[in-house]
Amino acid sequence: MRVVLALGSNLGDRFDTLRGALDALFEKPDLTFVAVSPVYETDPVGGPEQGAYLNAVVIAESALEPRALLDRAQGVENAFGRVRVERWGARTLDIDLITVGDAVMDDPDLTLPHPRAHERAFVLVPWVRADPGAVLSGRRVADLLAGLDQGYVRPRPDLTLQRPV
Ligand SMILES: Nc1ncnc2c1ncn2[C@@H]1O[C@H](COP(=O)(O)OP(=O)(O)OP(=O)(O)O)[C@@H](O)[C@H]1O
Ligand SMILES: Nc1nc2c(c(=O)[nH]1)N=C(CO)CN2
Repeated sequence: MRVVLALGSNLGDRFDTLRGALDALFEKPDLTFVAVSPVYETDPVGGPEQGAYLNAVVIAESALEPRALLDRAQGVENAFGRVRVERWGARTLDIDLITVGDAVMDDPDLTLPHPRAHERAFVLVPWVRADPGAVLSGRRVADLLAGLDQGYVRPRPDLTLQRPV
């Protein structure tokens, strides 16, 4: 199944964190790297006043169940010392599952597709760069983006994530 993950960091050495998280996600062979987006610097959306984020999207192939993928993502978040202070507050690393194949679920600890992805240019802009044909709940991501403000999502061509080794 195709898996789309969104990475964000707005505390500490943000790029170093994204780089380390990407490597850690693919440490085991049950997740196969497909593509990674460019890195974007984005103004924070929602939550308290906080610093700008670096955001990127990673695409993978995996046979893991959605819940196992969430465990993997949360394990990597914890390994990078994420401190959860308040909802939507600053964090060293946030990894969201955006889609897992065609899975649709609405459990308290896992909602798929991610319930806010469709309105988040900081997810959709990198996603469409990693996969120009991307589709979210039957709608082309490129079309979803046409209705969103993207001005706060700025490319950082000086920061490039490499395919994990
Ligand atoms: N698709 C999903 N991806 C990641 N976490 C999810 C998803 N659906 C539900 N969750 C749950 O959301 C909980 C809170 O996540 P988190 O604290 O990262 O929220 P947030 O990043 O502040 O906000 P947002 O959910 O809007 O991105 C996680 O513990 C997880 O169980
Ligand atoms: N720009 C930006 N804003 C956010 C982000 C994020 O990754 N980037 N993540 C949030 C909670 O997941 C809330 N707000």
